[in-house]
Amino acid sequence: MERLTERDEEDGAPQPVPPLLEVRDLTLRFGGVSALRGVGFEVARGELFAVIGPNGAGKTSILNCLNGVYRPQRGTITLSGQRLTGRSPAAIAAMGVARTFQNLGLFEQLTVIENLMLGRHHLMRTGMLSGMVWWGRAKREEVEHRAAVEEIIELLELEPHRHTLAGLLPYGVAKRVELGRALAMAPTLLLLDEPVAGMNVEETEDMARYLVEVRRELDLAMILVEHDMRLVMDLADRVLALDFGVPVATGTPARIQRDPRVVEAYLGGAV
Ligand SMILES: Nc1ncnc2c1ncn2[C@@H]1O[C@H](COP(=O)(O)OP(=O)(O)OP(=O)(O)O)[C@@H](O)[C@H]1O
Repeated sequence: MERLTERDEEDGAPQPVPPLLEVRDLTLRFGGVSALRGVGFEVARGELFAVIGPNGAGKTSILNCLNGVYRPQRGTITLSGQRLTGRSPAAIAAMGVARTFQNLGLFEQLTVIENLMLGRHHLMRTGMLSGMVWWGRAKREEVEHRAAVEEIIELLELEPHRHTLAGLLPYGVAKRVELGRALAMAPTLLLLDEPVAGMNVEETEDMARYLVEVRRELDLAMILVEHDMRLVMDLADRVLALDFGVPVATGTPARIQRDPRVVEAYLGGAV
């Protein structure tokens, strides 16, 4: 990717916009198993980028490298020019990377609002103790966080469920609350790990609609890992196809669907 030079700035020449996320030569091994080999891609601001591939292709491993849970043996990941590789998951979350999980990760004994407020946790400046001392500031902060959470409730149409315990929610709604909790972190990059896994057709269509709304209303990029090819092809701007940890092709959904290597490897002419 071209970089701005001082001369460009002086000349006032049109400047290329650097990507939000740059992944270079990612290599991850578990003992003798190569989960990722030389994976590289870029994601632009506001882009919805999908990663596809058969079971074990390395899709979740990419997300785990991006959020710092796995440490790749080789390669670099940068977000807005800042290196993510080598940082802890908490530090990466604080830099604006949020994630939803394949299996629900909600606190079942807490209400929907409480789960969403937890998403704001790393943005809260006032701790418990200082909160007692600086009561006014803590109160103001809480009001701000509640307002941010209310916006998410409205966006994802969670009003009827706000005081329901997460453990009592229907599956499709619980997945939406999980999306909401990730959004509550005000991320610049949202990682979606199989957001429609286990959903019926109606729940899948609902989730697709909410993802479209999120894109329209919020300024963030998304990386979508998903087996549902229709969802991927309908929503993604670009798609990376992986096979055995190796990138096979990257391109628009239309191009990926026509790519003979991709069709051969995973789509089997199904789309
Ligand atoms: N923590 C781990 N320990 C050992 N091996 C792992 C670990 N995580 C992933 N792997 C291996 O790395 C490879 C890629 O796994 P990964 O879960 O990233 O694939 P995936 O494309 O997400 O698969 P699925 O579609 O089934 O979720 C697999 O061979 C897997 O067994």
